[in-house]
Amino acid sequence: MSFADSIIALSSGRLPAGVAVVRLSGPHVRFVLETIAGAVPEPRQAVYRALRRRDGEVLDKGLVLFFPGPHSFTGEDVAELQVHGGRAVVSAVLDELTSIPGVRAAEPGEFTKRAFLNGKLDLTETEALADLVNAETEAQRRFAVLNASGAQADLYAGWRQRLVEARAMIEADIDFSDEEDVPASVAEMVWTDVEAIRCEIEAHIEGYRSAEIIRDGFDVVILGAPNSGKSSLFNALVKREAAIVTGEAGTTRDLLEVALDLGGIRVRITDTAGIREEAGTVEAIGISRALARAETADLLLILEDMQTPVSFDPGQSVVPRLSIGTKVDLIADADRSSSYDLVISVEDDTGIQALLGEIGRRAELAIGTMGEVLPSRLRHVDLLRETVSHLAEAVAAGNLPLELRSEMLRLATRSLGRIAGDVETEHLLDVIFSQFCIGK
Ligand SMILES: Nc1nc2c(c(=O)[nH]1)N(C=O)[C@@H](CNc1ccc(C(=O)N[C@@H](CCC(=O)O)C(=O)O)cc1)CN2
Repeated sequence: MSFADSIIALSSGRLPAGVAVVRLSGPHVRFVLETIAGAVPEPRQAVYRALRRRDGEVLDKGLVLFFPGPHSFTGEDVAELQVHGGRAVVSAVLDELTSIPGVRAAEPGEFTKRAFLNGKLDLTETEALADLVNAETEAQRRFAVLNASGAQADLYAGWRQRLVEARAMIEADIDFSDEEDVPASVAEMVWTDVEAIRCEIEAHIEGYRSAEIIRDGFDVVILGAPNSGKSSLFNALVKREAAIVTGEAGTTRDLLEVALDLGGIRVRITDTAGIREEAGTVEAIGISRALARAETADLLLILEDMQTPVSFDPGQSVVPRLSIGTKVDLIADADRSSSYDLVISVEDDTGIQALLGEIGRRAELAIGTMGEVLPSRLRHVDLLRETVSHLAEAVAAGNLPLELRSEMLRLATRSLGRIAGDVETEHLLDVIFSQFCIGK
């Protein structure tokens, strides 16, 4: 695949910066380097050059790198200009480059899109690169690196290979059935393996919840009767944890939410105290709204003031919970033994570290085995479900002609292949790549 245009972008971060990396890809790269840097450097060797406008004016002096296609990130000729990271420097360099006919500014994700279309990466790897660029926590980074290195691609390629082999056996069975070349026991083995693949994919789909937790965070909701100490705990947790990922948000629904980085895992803590705490019907409405929010949580912290215990009923929800006695500093030592999972005092800092540790432990448990390959997008889950349903259909269709069952397997393989980006339409690719940053 080749592209008529060459593309350029500032691939490094916000200006001003110490150094800025301007990346170029496409058929004009050699010409551009000759024009701006005087010559094309040896492949993959950084050289220090003056970068000149065509009228001879020196724009900056910087490092120039050349990666001849196809052995480059995009598979095309690629170059990098590593210049001083001043706004005027970068804009002068970009202006000079785009004044060259055939050279234009890249769209978001366009370098990666070219890498995909040139077969350097499959679609799961490009999605993982986007995740890597957006990774804020250690768990997100680890997960993205795994898939960017092809772990997800390899898993699906393995299933596809087995399905292709299964179909080959079935086709052989169809072609040579008169000659009885394919023993019945072999045909049985084929369907046993197809069923095994179906089960493996089903188990893999289950892992999507873990991927969601890694990406969106482990969702903790603080509940309790009015004045049970919800806001105090929320503030203590937020203050304690130095690495706050996002600020307070979501106040529109009377909920305060903050995302923490707890031992490398994103954890979202929501305080429901903003929901109006007044006596009577308003309070009842507030509590029912808090409970509705709690339904989708991963962990509930149910608070009770140990001085004046008002039990809070979190209803029939199956969400795991910790019952927490608050304001323990006001309780005489003799009366402190309790039926709570944890007792805390924000006042004298009792139990807060223990609570954070317990939340972190539960978040780790929810993510499951680190290093496991998970589906990272709903797009993947949808196509995996499609695959499973074609496979189930094929396995169940024992009374149908083999030609039809083989066709069902072909459809399953096609659904699986679409995850890697086979047969995707230009439109879908545009949607996927538009979510990337410019210069990626
Ligand atoms: N300066 C710089 N740093 C960077 C990038 C970049 O483009 N420029 N990357 C950009 O995202 C990442 C590195 N990704 C890269 C991926 C492939 C190739 C590459 O040249 N691949 C060739 C040769 C492989 C080899 O020698 O083993 C190939 O695939 O054929 C380069 C960078 C992170 N760091």
